[in-house]
Amino acid sequence: MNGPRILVKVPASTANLGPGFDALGMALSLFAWIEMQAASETSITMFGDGMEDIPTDKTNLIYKVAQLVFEEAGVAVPELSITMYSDIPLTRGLGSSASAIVGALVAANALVGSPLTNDRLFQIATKLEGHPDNVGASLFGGIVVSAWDGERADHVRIEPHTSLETLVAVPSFQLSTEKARHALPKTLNMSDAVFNVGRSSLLVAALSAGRLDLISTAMRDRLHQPYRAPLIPGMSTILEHAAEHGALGAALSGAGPTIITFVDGISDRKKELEQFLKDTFAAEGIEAETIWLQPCKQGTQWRQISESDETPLMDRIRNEVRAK
Ligand SMILES: Nc1ncnc2c1ncn2[C@@H]1O[C@H](COP(=O)(O)OP(=O)(O)O)[C@@H](O)[C@H]1O
Ligand SMILES: N[C@@H](CCOP(=O)(O)O)C(=O)O
Repeated sequence: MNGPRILVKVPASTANLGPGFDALGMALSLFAWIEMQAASETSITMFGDGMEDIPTDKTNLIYKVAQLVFEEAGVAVPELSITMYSDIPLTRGLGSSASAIVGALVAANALVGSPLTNDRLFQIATKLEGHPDNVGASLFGGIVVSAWDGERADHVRIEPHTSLETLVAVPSFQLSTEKARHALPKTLNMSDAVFNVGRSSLLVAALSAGRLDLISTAMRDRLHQPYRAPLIPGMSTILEHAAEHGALGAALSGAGPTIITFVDGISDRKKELEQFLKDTFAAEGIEAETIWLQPCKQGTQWRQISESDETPLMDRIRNEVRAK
């Protein structure tokens, strides 16, 4: 084969955290892996739940994003061998598209000797995704606060509090971010804008200062969740009552339909909260998988696979999971 083989591990992300629409994101301990190498002929293999519908020709997102990096770096790598395995559910509000974009950028950049800085990768990723929250979290890890003016994205990373855990409820239906963005109004009234500025600022300060007691009130939102609620039966009930079942706070994860609850790791009410989420969706006739996830402190990581290592990607992932 041709030159180095790169293996990238990208975390999932939850965006908005309630009030921080298009501004706040947190990386989660759920991952996608991408292997990339120059080849004599392009071959793309995608595996993982739902990945069979993703195109495996040169229209593939990973392939196209990689070519953007090569173009900017001034090198030609027209044929690629790409393999991707993902545990991140597709189109559920856990940043699968951001993980694909960020993973492709980091893999392609590493393949040609890392000519682009992480900041440059962040700028490209933000433009491709259309908002900086998911890509920032996947790239840098931890909690990422960002602002994008359509030209430049700036960010600050916050270390997640050591006892912060999350429980996500992932409904069995998909909801595309595009559809969920179409549900939003074009204008807002001043009092709702003021409400969100206050909550989002308070949330950032509370997360920075480790004030977990403020999270419940700080996670409230009037900017996007009320408009998206009709698309996700059960969501309003969960957001209103999760704190009564032991959650520190609750929000729609990204554009949904996944709901994320923040939980104190030492809470003895974890089972109760999990049951509440499942029961609330079940009452609406929706099956939902609950998953406990940690905030992921590491962003996207890559390493070069030795030329002689013939281990298939899936076995390599199993080994990584075992080594954790
Ligand atoms: N590995 C991938 N390769 C190509 N496209 C992908 C990949 N992962 C996700 N996507 C695209 O992103 C879409 C989901 O993005 P989106 O609606 O923003 O939801 P989310 O990012 O929350 O999962 C998928 O329907 C698919 O088109
Ligand atoms: N800020 C975006 C976040 C979309 O996240 P995703 O994980 O659903 O792609 C939005 O709320 O539209």
